[in-house]
Amino acid sequence: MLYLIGLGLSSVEDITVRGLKVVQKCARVYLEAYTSILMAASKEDLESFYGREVILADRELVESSSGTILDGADRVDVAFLVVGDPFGATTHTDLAIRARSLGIPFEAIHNASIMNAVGACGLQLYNFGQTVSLVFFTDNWKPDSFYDRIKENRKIGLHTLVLLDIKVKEQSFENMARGRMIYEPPRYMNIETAASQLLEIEDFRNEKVYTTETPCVSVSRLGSSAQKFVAATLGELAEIESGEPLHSLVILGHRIHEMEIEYLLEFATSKTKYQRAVEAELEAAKAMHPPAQVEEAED
Ligand SMILES: C[S@@+](CC[C@H](N)C(=O)[O-])C[C@H]1O[C@@H](n2cnc3c(N)ncnc32)[C@H](O)[C@@H]1O
Repeated sequence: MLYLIGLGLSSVEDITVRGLKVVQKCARVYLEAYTSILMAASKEDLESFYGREVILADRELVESSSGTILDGADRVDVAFLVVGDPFGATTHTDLAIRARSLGIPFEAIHNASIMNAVGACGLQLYNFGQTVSLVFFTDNWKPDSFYDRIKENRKIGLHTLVLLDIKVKEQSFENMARGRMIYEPPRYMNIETAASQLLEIEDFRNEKVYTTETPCVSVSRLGSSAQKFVAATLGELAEIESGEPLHSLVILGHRIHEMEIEYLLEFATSKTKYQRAVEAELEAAKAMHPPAQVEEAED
């Protein structure tokens, strides 16, 4: 049996009781180590907590050599650990499909994910639209498909969760070209880079999907003891120091409820300024979609 087990967001102890019991009985235990990180625990911490060896699974192993992970999983139990929830990243559906095609039974043991714990900032999960991912730009590679998704969400007033790029075990172009297995230090996108990149694409596309004045909230190290939210405009977030990873950012939609605003104001850099930015957002939405006129019935 292949078990896809969510580890939760931060500490070794965030694994569920059922997840822990399964890990302890598995023949092999892999830790997916490239879509997210367990902020308050290393591989060694996990090994001593589980009393088991943990094998790091990088992108290459999971996406190109998944046969190694699935080897013998029709006869013995294999655990594949994912930070957050196993289905909180698009990647792992692929592993489940491959197991299914090989006739290997699999089971998911769920846990908290950024996709639902983000509700801790005060925004209702029901009011979120499509989630988007933002990758590190290079001088000549600035993919902007996220812009259209944000546009769709904002048109119908929904919030957008923006997940930020993580680069682990990446090779420089030079090392790759020379076939040298030398890897760059890990990089995690911070809020200031994310906000600047979002604004760079708005400058380029110029469809006024959002501006420096759009109200947002940054979500840093969610679920850890250093968790932090900052409610500010996108322009202000481009100037802050967000600190240690991990980070996500939410762009507010105009269907925001009063209670969401009240909760968010607690995290505002300036309550007055933030309130004004939200009001401007609501006014602009009203101007774009005026309430339908009710025609007077004639007798
Ligand atoms: C590809 S997603 C993987 C999600 C993970 N499987 C889960 O279910 O939470 C990774 C991205 O989610 C965001 N993220 C994950 N955990 C976070 C946390 N605790 N605080 C803030 N952002 C987080 C970061 O932007 C990170 O780069």
